[in-house]
Amino acid sequence: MSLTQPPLPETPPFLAWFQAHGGQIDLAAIDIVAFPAAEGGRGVVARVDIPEGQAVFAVPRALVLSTRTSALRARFGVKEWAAARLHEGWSGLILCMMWEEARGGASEWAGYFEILPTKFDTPMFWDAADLAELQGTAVVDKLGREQAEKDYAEKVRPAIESRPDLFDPAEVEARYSLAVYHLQGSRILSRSFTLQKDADEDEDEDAGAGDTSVGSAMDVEADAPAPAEEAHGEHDEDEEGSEDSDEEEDAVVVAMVPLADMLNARYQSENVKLFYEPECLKMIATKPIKAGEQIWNTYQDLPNSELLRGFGHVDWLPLPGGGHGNPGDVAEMRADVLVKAGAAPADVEARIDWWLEEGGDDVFVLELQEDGTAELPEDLLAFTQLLADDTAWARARDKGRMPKPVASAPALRVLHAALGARLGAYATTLAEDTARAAAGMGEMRTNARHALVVRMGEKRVLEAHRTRVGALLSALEGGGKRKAEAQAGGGKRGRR
Ligand SMILES: C[S@@+](CC[C@H](N)C(=O)[O-])C[C@H]1O[C@@H](n2cnc3c(N)ncnc32)[C@H](O)[C@@H]1O
Repeated sequence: MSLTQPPLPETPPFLAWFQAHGGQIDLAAIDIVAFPAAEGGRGVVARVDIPEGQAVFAVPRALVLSTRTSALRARFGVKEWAAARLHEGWSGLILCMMWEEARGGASEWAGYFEILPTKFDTPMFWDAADLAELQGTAVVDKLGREQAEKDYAEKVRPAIESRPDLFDPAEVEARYSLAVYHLQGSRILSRSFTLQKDADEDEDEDAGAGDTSVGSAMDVEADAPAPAEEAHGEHDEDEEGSEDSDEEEDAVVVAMVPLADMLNARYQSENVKLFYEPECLKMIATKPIKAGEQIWNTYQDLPNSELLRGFGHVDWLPLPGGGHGNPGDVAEMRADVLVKAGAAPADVEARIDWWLEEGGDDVFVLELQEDGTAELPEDLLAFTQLLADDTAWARARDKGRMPKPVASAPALRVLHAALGARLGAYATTLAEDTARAAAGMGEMRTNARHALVVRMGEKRVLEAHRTRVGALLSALEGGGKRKAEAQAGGGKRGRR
């Protein structure tokens, strides 16, 4: 990256706004520039060597945009806000963002809205043909479009129409439409942080429900040097109306943090973190950064399926076992695929109900070791034993304990068939996708390229697991029962 890179046209007005509102930034040390698309596009660069521990900028709390800092909730009425269920999920923050943006220059955040994206490459906005390229992937069932539309129709639109004094009826189509709701939701999904609420904040006004969305990708922790994490990632913008108001979720608020959200991320590249201080949020170097290097945040090293769903990009990096992709890729195996893969026992429903009651999950996450090989997750092995081995099921039920994660021959046969079924759910094979990628991805349309990369990552994980299961089965069938069971290894419970 050249140190003499010209500033982007939007940078000076944004930085002027940021500094005029108390934001601190050393412009001799960092700048906002355009990196190549594969490195995140617009991002933040170090202009000088930055030592570990140095703050690169600070964002005053008043500049953070949330349902707590926007005046809308108080103007709407705190009780009325809760009665309209705007305190649940992200719909309240989306409404605040629509309202603040509609206020134009009168909004505290006018300078911030100028730099927010107006277009997204996330599958939420793909047409049916592009979505078909994602067939078989974990992205398809997680778009959350229907739930977001339900929230808009049932909560947000009625709230807007109930207060013409706040939401100008002449502006509803331009400023408060479903399309604008999706746009603001996508901004939150790809740029928000999860912050802890101030200790002195009044919880009563929400009738105890609090802001319940957690898991936008970057969370912030209290008291430097504890890091703040990003908030995107895990949840759909709708948050299913989150009725869960347990203490942990009540303690956090999802918020937009100007400038902090201009940092890109790449698998295990982070060199700064956001730290929580009483008056401000500070972005602090967690390792020495050389002049000219990009300043990277973390989006939690998500797999490509989640990066694409939440952010609209994928990581394409050299892999330990050769080839390219995202070392953090995973593949999901649903319980119903395992059930269909074997000769399901007559009491299969009882077994599954028992598993769920015991706290087991109905989706298993497969991931690879650092060297690119597969270990079978313990929870997957235990569940498959429950299905495939009557003795293991009887013992588990009688003792009230999950079955041991044993790689028995019946369980391995079910797993092998299930992995085959999972691989068969894609429209193409890994070999075909690999050949397509090798032919050159530069000419491909962005969505098709992203879908190809997501499919390849999942299939790589599935194939490595199928190879592992096949090897264990061969060892068992060759008489090496003990050896195979010992070799199965049992990876830890997978991530979700
Ligand atoms: C939190 S913002 C980061 C700043 C953003 N580039 C901007 O122009 O404001 C997240 C967005 O940046 C882009 N991005 C971040 N990291 C990326 C990467 N490694 N490759 C490609 N795009 C990336 C994606 O568009 C993502 O939705």
